[in-house]
Amino acid sequence: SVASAADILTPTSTDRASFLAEASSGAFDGCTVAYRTFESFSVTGRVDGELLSALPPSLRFICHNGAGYDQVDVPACTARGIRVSNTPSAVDDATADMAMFLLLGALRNLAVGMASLRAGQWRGATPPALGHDPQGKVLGILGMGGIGRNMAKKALAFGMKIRYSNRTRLDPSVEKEIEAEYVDFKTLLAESDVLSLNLPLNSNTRRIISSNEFAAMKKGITIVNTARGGVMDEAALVEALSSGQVNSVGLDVYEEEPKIHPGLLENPRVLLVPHMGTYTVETHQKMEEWAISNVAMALESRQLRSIVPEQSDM
Ligand SMILES: O=C(O)C(=O)CO
Repeated sequence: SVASAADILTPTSTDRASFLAEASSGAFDGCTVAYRTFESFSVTGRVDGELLSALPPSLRFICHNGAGYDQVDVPACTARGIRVSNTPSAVDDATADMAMFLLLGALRNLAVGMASLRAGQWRGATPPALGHDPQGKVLGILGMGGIGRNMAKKALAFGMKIRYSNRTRLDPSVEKEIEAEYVDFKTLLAESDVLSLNLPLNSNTRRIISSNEFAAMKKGITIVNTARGGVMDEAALVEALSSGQVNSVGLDVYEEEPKIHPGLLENPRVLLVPHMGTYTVETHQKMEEWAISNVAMALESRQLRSIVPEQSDM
């Protein structure tokens, strides 16, 4: 086990300033591998050049527990010879399940019904508008990695027609298996009844959905985001919802978690979940085991099981 193979140091800091001071004091000297979680962002902030400079030069690996690693400045790590790993595939089922929940809930206007019931008003003074069925609707998947493919299979069982857009087209045999049709980004926006965001956040994808993209969508679209809040312009989304261009939305992620745009909070057509896409016993276990297997490989053989794609030639 990792515990018998290495000494484990646990930082005691509770904010970025004290973490930088703790690191600079030599508390982690000699450390070769760092294990981190999504939640540790609230202590250390972004793993960027400043943070890396405070960490000891012995550090060679950062093993992140999560699929999305936008909290880590990978180029800054590469420049210092630090390799980074994530936990792909472990999150696929739970995240795609959450996306389906948000898809169904947003289509059915469940947010407003559930809120009025809890307020003791059954369906409310003004009952929610009638919802829509997924059957026969076009689901556009933006970003066809493990989560997108997993979701495609689940959406097929709900009778949806799957289209997708991705940097690279899938192998025809995979396309056939999940009955997904490859289209360009513009077509995806124009022809989807439901759009699901399943792409990583990076400099190429930040606010990839903004005013121009909302305007290019089919009127009355439903949007689901289980990826990262930063891939969509929240202020522009609030406007697109009030104009009716976007009919409803289901969100698990936000631009500045845990802050939520007030225009989203007050809109009954917005179904909101506090980043719980992978929040299950089984998936947390899978993610931890995957992340720790990276730690173990780094210690034993100076390799990583799942190095991030940007560093695949490192
Ligand atoms: O794995 C991820 O990227 C998540 O957001 C879950 O914490």
